[in-house]
Amino acid sequence: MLSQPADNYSDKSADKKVSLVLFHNDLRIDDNATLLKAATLASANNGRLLCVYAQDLADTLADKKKGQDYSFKQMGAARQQFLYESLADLDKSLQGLGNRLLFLTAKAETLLEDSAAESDTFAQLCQLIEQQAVTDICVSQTADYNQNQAYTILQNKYPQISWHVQSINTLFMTLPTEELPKSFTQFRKKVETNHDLLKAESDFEICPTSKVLPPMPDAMINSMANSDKYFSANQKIAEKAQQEPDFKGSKTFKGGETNAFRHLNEYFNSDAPSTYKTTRNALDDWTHSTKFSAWLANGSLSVKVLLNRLRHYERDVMANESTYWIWFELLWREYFYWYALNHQQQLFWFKGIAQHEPTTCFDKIRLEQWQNGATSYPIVNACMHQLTQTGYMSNRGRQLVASCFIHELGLDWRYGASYFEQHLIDYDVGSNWGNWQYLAGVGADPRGCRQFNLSKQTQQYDPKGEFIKKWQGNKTD
Ligand SMILES: Cc1cc2nc3c(=O)[nH]c(=O)nc-3n(C[C@H](O)[C@H](O)[C@H](O)COP(=O)(O)OP(=O)(O)OC[C@H]3O[C@@H](n4cnc5c(N)ncnc54)[C@H](O)[C@@H]3O)c2cc1C
Repeated sequence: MLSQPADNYSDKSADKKVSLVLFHNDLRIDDNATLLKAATLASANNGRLLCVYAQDLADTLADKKKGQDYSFKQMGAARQQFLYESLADLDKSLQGLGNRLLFLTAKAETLLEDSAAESDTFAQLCQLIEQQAVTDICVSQTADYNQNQAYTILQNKYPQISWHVQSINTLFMTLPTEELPKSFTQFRKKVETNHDLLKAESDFEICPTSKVLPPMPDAMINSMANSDKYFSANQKIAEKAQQEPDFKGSKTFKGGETNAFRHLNEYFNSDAPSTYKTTRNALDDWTHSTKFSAWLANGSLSVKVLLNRLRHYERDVMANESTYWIWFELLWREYFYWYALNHQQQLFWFKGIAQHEPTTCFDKIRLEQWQNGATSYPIVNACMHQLTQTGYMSNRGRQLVASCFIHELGLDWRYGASYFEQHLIDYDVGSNWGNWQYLAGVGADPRGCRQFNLSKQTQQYDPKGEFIKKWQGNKTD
């Protein structure tokens, strides 16, 4: 439980600030300029700080639902578990700094069995803002169109509140080229030849970490002492975060900044970075690719911190084609971040950024076969079982199942992208929808459309059928 802060904070000062950090894909303390900004604003005049995570904030907004009947609503179990672990870890860290995380969710009843029906997340957030007389809201820049819509609605509803947006999930403060190049290769070349930041031998600049945070408003501290709904939810999240999922892999993902750092240390203290390029296409081995995606996606890990570790490895251990390739792949992530920001709702259009709609369509039976891993392609089925059970699939696997979805099954690519969104623990709006558009031939691929030969790919990546055997059924043992 949070102890009363030693500082002489008072809720009574007339001009005190109540700043609210609205966490989204920035679930960390380290290199978090958004949290620092909110803390600085609040501490300037003995103000108060609210740290809030509002799950599915944009889901209840009419704009999101409009035209998105391909969406799968409920978050998959593995993704939800990873999120709980991340939130529990963040709450623990905030507690160590003198604050707490308030968790708002429309699904409170699934966390708190005895709770009455809840209003939606957006309404809960509005209630909190009004009750606590919030003066400033701090958010991290996001490429998520729907989340940005929610921010705009909030801004319009509360014009008296000051908004502060920090860029913390990308390497660059603004688009690093004059305009977004049409292909990744053009983007990479421009960035690599023009950007001073990347030519430098030095590290990426990291934002200082807060050592202590201003406290929550008194009313919140009191309600926490009485274990009200916010903090009962925290308790439940902490309990759920303790549950060990039953995965077939010997090693798996565990959410939260603490685990992100643990993985960062393990990875760069191993030989794996120096062989990455030769192993990255494997279907199913923990060390064959970096496995940073999930922590990067929800912001438990800063991409700058990760790249600094890569640079240290290159300076102190070795630099080769493999270490360069980790950077290369992270540039794909950058590209799709700016792609999503640039194309906004076009990211979700059937015709994507192309001129014509694809000829594929919705078909319930074929969609369910794909989802359930019951197609006539064993490699695809195995990958789909892996996804629904663990929330992860290798990059090669994603390419194969997406190619099958579009070309062999002739399905509307948005259902596939939405199913990935539901299940992937590393779901990232730009990387997911951008890659699906790319494979469907309606995105940033100058070649138009990519189809993989599934039997050749099976021969190449699972010649002994071990991967297929491991993931052939729904059993978890
Ligand atoms: C259809 C499809 C959907 C995808 N959806 C997502 C998604 O929602 N979230 C996500 O993070 N990645 C997505 N990817 C990209 C890629 O598959 C994953 O980033 C990668 O498999 C994650 O494992 P890793 O961290 O071990 O990757 P590594 O191979 O170790 O790569 C290092 C990092 O580079 C980035 N990266 C690698 N490949 C790509 C790529 N093609 N596009 C963008 N970034 C990349 C990731 O941040 C990754 O962590 C998708 C790819 C496809 C084909």
